[in-house]
Amino acid sequence: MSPQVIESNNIEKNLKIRCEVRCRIPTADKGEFYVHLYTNNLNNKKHLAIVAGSHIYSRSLNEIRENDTDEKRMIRGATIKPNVKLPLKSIEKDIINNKNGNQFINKIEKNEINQEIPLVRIHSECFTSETIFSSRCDCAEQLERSMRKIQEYGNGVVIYLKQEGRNIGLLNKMMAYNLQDNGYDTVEANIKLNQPVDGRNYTIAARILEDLQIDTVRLLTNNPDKIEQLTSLGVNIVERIPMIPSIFENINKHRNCNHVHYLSSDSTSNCSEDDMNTIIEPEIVSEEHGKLTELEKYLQTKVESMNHDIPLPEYLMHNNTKGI
Ligand SMILES: Nc1nc2c(ncn2[C@@H]2O[C@H](COP(=O)(O)OP(=O)(O)OP(=O)(O)O)[C@@H](O)[C@H]2O)c(=O)[nH]1
Repeated sequence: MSPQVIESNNIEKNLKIRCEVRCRIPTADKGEFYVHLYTNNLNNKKHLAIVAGSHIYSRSLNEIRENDTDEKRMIRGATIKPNVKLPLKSIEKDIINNKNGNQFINKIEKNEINQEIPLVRIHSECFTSETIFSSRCDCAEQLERSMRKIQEYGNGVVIYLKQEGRNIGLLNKMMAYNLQDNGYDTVEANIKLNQPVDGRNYTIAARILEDLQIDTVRLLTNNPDKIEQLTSLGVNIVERIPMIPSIFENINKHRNCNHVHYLSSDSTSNCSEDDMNTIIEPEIVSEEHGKLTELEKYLQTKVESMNHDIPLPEYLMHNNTKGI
């Protein structure tokens, strides 16, 4: 048995988790979430579950504790009546209350969505992207987009794991970035530092899902390793929903004005209306754009060296440029 499998089996055997507190977090443009904070008996990391849908309940938060009182339960965000499980009907109420609810209700009525199967993302922490806006990777965008999708769906959770840098930690990740500035790609840099290419373990995520009484999911991911690990941990994944990076959805070039736009962020104010309406195919962009961005190289490496299932645009597929 490989050391990683042994480690994973040990974690699985010994791990105990508990939801300590749940609170409501409203957002400006992504609706309202219930954030659950989990402790575990193996380390001090505080993993989180960001839940959309007030029908999703944590078993460990709501069970009766020693010297429990109504006030203590209120403060930790537990139900006042212990172990109350709301009827599934409340899912529909959540969806109706949602901004885009009608769309989903229509689909549910047409049986296009089985709203009882939650939409789930297992997301790993990325301080550089999510807190200080690094454009080396697309982690912040993935977090934001998945929260939005799950909220629109009205039934689901983002499990936010404190596994910075694919679990090599921020210190090692910052050293990896220095190597990446000197020609290594994201995989080679980890190896050079004697770190695993991906040192993550999803046992805690599986346990959190279990605690939230979720056993079957539709999973938002491009990462086959997540699917494999979660499946072997007993999570029933009925569907993978791809996370397409917005730069691949939106790369357009205006033929007349010669501007390349990543439409999610660039201003288009210098282009005439005619320019705006004439779009060149993405492969032409790379030739004229010349240098790939760090994000493009990062995504290219994820596909080519980490088997991520991201539909790369043509211009990145047969490129000789070394990935950052
Ligand atoms: N070591 C290292 N980690 C990175 C780098 N860029 C981003 N990361 C980390 O990669 C992880 C991304 O994890 P996830 O959000 O779960 O996404 P994923 O594994 O790419 O898989 P998806 O589910 O397809 O999004 C985070 O922990 C980031 O901190 C890098 O260049 N080097």
